[in-house]
Amino acid sequence: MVAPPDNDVLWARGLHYAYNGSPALAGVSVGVREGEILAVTGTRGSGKSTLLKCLSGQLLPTPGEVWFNSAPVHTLSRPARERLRRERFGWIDSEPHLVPELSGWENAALPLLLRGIGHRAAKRTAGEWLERLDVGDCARKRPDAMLMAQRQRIAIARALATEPTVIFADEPTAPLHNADRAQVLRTLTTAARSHQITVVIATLDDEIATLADRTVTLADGRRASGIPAPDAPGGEGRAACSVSA
Ligand SMILES: Nc1ncnc2c1ncn2[C@@H]1O[C@H](COP(=O)(O)OP(=O)(O)OP(=O)(O)O)[C@@H](O)[C@H]1O
Repeated sequence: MVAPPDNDVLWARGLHYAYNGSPALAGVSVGVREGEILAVTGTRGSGKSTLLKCLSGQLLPTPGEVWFNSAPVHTLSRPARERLRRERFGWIDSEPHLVPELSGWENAALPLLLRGIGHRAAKRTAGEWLERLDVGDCARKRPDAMLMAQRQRIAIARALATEPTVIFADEPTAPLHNADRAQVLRTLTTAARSHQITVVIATLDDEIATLADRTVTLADGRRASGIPAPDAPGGEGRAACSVSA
């Protein structure tokens, strides 16, 4: 097992994953640098979500390696991977999944409160993120009184509030109207950059090309372009995945 280069916060080699024998990833290798915004694109079913789930430790590649800050995620126990996700990673889904009984600020503050941060400090931090994401006026509203774009911004605030090392965003603009999509993407990437948060974002939005540092395209569970490297049989290898597009 060869440890990844120091300047990659996330590094994956030869990822394979199959659902009930049906392959979703077929040898994907990728490196993500600290503070980088990496877009993962590809047609529906190309493996974007599965790649994000493997990189974030939700799914275990079989076979394949995932390293986070030079620690092997693929050999961690399930509780250790859950702790890693809770403490170092953030996740933004294509649906906001807010708690309907809680207000905007309470939803955004939830991960802080779960970490034991005091009520007042959590409320202040959540409120600051809501302001940054232009949903300060939703702080006291319940999700059912918000527009979908506002709910999704609250979900983004919730992911950013803990200032995780890496945020994974799986088609975060999917539920939004065209007019809101680019703006939400811009808000997310600007906020992440201002706090040096690394972002891995799966999206079908063309707008991401202008906002991300680099784009990796998947097709049928593989990198759509790349130079095979000798150390990654079946994958694209380190050389290809670190070259900026
Ligand atoms: N839970 C699951 N059970 C069975 N097959 C699955 C499951 N999740 C994904 N797949 C299949 O794995 C392949 C890759 O799916 P994945 O969701 O990773 O791709 P995607 O590029 O994110 O697609 P989409 O844009 O539609 O979300 C597809 O063929 C999909 O049907």
